Amino acid sequence: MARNVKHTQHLSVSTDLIKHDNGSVTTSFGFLPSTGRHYFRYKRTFMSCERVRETNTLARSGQLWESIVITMVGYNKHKLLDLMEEAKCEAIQSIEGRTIVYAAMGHEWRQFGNPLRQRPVSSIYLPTQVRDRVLCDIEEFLSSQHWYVDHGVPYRRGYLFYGEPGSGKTSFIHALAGAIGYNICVVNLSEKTWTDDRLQYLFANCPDRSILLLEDVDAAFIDRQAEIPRGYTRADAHLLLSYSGLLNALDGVMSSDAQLVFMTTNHKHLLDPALIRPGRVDVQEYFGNAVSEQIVMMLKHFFPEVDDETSSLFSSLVPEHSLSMAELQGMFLLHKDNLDSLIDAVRNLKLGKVGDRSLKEES
Ligand SMILES: Nc1ncnc2c1ncn2[C@@H]1O[C@H](COP(=O)(O)OP(=O)(O)OP(=O)(O)O)[C@@H](O)[C@H]1O
Repeated sequence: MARNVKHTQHLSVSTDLIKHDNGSVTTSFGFLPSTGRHYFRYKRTFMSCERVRETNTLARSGQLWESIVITMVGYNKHKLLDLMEEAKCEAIQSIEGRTIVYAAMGHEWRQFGNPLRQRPVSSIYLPTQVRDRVLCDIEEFLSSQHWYVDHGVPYRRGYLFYGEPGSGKTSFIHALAGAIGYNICVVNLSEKTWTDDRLQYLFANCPDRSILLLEDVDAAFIDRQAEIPRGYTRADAHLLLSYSGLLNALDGVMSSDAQLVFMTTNHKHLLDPALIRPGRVDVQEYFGNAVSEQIVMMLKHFFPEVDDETSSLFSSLVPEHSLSMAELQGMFLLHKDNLDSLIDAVRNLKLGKVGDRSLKEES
């Protein structure tokens, strides 16, 4: 008489590697029904998967520790190993060439949406000097771990990208992350519910190989005590994020890898000098409205066959600094199939003096 043998495999590596009953594998808990036990069939064998979330043990990433136990009934335990191997391959494939964006949820970093397809650095049209300066700096930093360790300097580098809206600050950071194989932890400081403790905890527990990105960092300087967020009373006001809390959190950013911190702002003049002093911000780059080099790069990207004469005619129609790259991209998208109509549209633009950012297309 056949005996039922129960094989159990404990997965402590990654709880992301789950095979569903429909045969698909997911890399995110978001797709799993919930914690608890789930049943499915794999290679004609019934299996169960029990997902357990610890309530008080935190993993390195700051997330609560989770474990998955997969159990099957039968003799052939290789099916379990096959399942895990297959799941692992699919999980790796699904994030290969992609950047995971994490957002703060309570005291955890949680994956935000699906991993993003990496954008090549070459698709961000920046003045060559700006692009090369940043790329060289990162390259030099990533290859200098020994120097930092030997000199007792925290292995961390801070960048401030400031300037006009829609000039490519965020896009460039995403492209850089892809180029060096990092993910991104995004912090939006305009959220009113930040507290000193929460920020400090999250900064000190970024997932490995991730860039910490503080978007619109000037938002840190709003008067938080003036408007107490829901769920807080005036007595709690001292818990809310303070300026010194932000500085402490930044100084406590830790990682076993090189830690890169990026900040963006459209209002650099609002930033306190202490925030951007060397050690917190080592490199500052200005991102302005489109200059002819960028205009020509974008033109050649959308219309690779364009000749030099047309390129210079085109760039002469758009005064430097009169349009943001985002506005320019919008025009290219409107006329992406027809160079002549793009040129006509640009000719008809009523572009004001440098600094007048109004964009009006004549009908
Ligand atoms: N230099 C650029 N090269 C290529 N695309 C760009 C560039 N600048 C902006 N874009 C495009 O414009 C859009 C907005 O860009 P992005 O969000 O990176 O700008 P930003 O400077 O971070 O803006 P903000 O300061 O408003 O957050 C994106 O779709 C991006 O592709």
